[in-house]
Amino acid sequence: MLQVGLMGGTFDPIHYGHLLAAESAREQLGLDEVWFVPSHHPPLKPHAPQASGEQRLEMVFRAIDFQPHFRAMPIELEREGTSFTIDTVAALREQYPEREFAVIIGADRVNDLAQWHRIEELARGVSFIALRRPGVELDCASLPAYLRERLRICDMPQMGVSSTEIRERCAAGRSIRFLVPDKVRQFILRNGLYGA
Ligand SMILES: Nc1ncnc2c1ncn2[C@@H]1O[C@H](COP(=O)(O)OP(=O)(O)OP(=O)(O)O)[C@@H](O)[C@H]1O
Ligand SMILES: O=C(O)c1ccc[n+]([C@@H]2O[C@H](COP(=O)([O-])O)[C@@H](O)[C@H]2O)c1
Repeated sequence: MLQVGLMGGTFDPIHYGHLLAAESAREQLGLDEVWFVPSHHPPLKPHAPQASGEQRLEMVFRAIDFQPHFRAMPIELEREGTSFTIDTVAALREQYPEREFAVIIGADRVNDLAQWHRIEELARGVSFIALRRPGVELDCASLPAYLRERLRICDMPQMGVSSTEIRERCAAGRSIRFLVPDKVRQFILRNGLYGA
């Protein structure tokens, strides 16, 4: 079975924290590939994405560029509605029966994992790979046992960058160089995203 990590996110915009998380998981857990899955409507975010789905997908394409192990998967943008991971995994397992999926998440998402839609069912079909994030406590002890058993923690050089910070920097006319790949930065500037 080929091992695939699913790196879901709002990617508004994608940044080096996402890319380093994906690469760290791929390398340490021996994944064959990581698929980047931009959400249409992220279930637990308090606000809708600022950039359109099309723009966020284009930034993902530009960020992963020609990396041989990375792939963009617009399945949630095509499905529309709320982007529940259980629906994505069900569709992907049907479409790719010869692959085994692991869901890659940062510490903030680990802490609300028990609240995800149909989480017990989701946990029967996938494992989870967790990455620490500066400023966010990774609280695995308070997860139910069935989730703790399915979750592996992976190390990564800690990066405090967030999409919120990138958007705020754009709005303030500040530099986002070296926080996002240059092709993403150029796309943001050319399209005046986030007030840039
Ligand atoms: N710097 C980072 N280090 C580790 N994981 C990260 C980092 N940034 C994001 N992630 C993880 O990547 C996934 C997608 O994140 P998302 O697209 O919401 O980015 P974000 O930076 O958290 O966005 P926002 O600031 O808009 O909330 C989540 O699982 C999140 O925890
Ligand atoms: O399925 C759920 O209930 C669920 C709840 C919260 C987050 N997710 C997924 O987790 C990924 C990261 O979410 P976010 O909000 O940090 O961009 C993204 O793929 C979301 O669809 C999924």
